[in-house]
Amino acid sequence: MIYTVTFNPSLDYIIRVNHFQTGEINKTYYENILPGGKGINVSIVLSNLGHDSTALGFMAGFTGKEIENRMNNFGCQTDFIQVKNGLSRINVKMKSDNETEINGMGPKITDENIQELFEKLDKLTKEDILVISGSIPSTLPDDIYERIMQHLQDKHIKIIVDATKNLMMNVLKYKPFLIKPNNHELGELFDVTLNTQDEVIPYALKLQEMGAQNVLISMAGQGAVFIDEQKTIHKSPAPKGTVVNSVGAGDSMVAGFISGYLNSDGDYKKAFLKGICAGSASAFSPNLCTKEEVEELLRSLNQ
Ligand SMILES: Nc1ncnc2c1ncn2[C@@H]1O[C@H](COP(=O)(O)OP(=O)(O)OP(=O)(O)O)[C@@H](O)[C@H]1O
Ligand SMILES: O=P(O)(O)OC[C@@]1(O)O[C@H](CO)[C@@H](O)[C@@H]1O
Repeated sequence: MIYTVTFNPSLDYIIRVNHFQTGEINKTYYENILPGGKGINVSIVLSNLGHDSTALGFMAGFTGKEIENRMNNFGCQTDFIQVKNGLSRINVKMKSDNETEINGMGPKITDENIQELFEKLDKLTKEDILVISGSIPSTLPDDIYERIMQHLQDKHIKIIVDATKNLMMNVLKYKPFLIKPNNHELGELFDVTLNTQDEVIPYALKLQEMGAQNVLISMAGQGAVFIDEQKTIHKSPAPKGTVVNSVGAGDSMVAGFISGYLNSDGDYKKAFLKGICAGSASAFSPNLCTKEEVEELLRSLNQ
């Protein structure tokens, strides 16, 4: 089974506004509400691609209920922990002349809630894949990813981490199966600006030296670079298309990678290409990608 963990799920309120102006009343001309949060997006895309997964994480209040309802309507299995205080967040994603995001805070997660999560994670075995991704509410200590990895380290579970800064750096010593920062996040870790695929490679190799088994660096419209456990470097441009909504492109890439890996019995090239196509298919769609959209892009990349 594949499990995803989202510490701070959201309802993503996706809106478009003509020439947004601060300090004025602005009206939307397009609105969409989607369940969001990085692990949740991974679970939805996995389901679209034909893989079962269980989404774990913390939910609170009416927004939490709605996230769970919407996920179940997408055919996703959920096993969330109900948190008493606060609300699951609403994240505003506004497309106007620029793209602006306002992400909410999220509820207060207690030590007992964390204990419940560990009890659920204790049931995982070496046959399972675990995806831990996204930010954590400010009430949680920033060693929580590390604690999970440490707790599970002898179980040989394939763990995928998609997070930024310390959350990611501190787990490298536990040898995650895959990490997926984007080129900007990778640059931030080493205090450099990384614009091209060739500039990204030495820094991706550093993360591998620090412990990550496989390193996938997404570069939005510029495609991605992937260094597999044999140190083979894979590079690919992104498929061409019109970007409609890039929220969740990175999460779709993680789901596409897992799907390609499982369907090919561990062929990293196939996993990488399916990851890229899933990311781009989501960027080219108002919702997260469907299987048909991903397959169409895979055919275009192979031509
Ligand atoms: N503008 C685009 N054109 C084509 N493909 C795109 C575009 N944006 C994203 N993608 C595809 O999605 C993948 C992941 O995108 P990106 O690098 O933006 O991830 P991310 O920063 O983690 O995204 P997010 O946080 O929004 O989920 C890219 O490697 C690419 O394959
Ligand atoms: O606060 P985080 O976890 O960094 O980001 C949360 C978020 O922006 O990421 C997803 C897209 O990747 C959205 O569904 C969600 O709103």
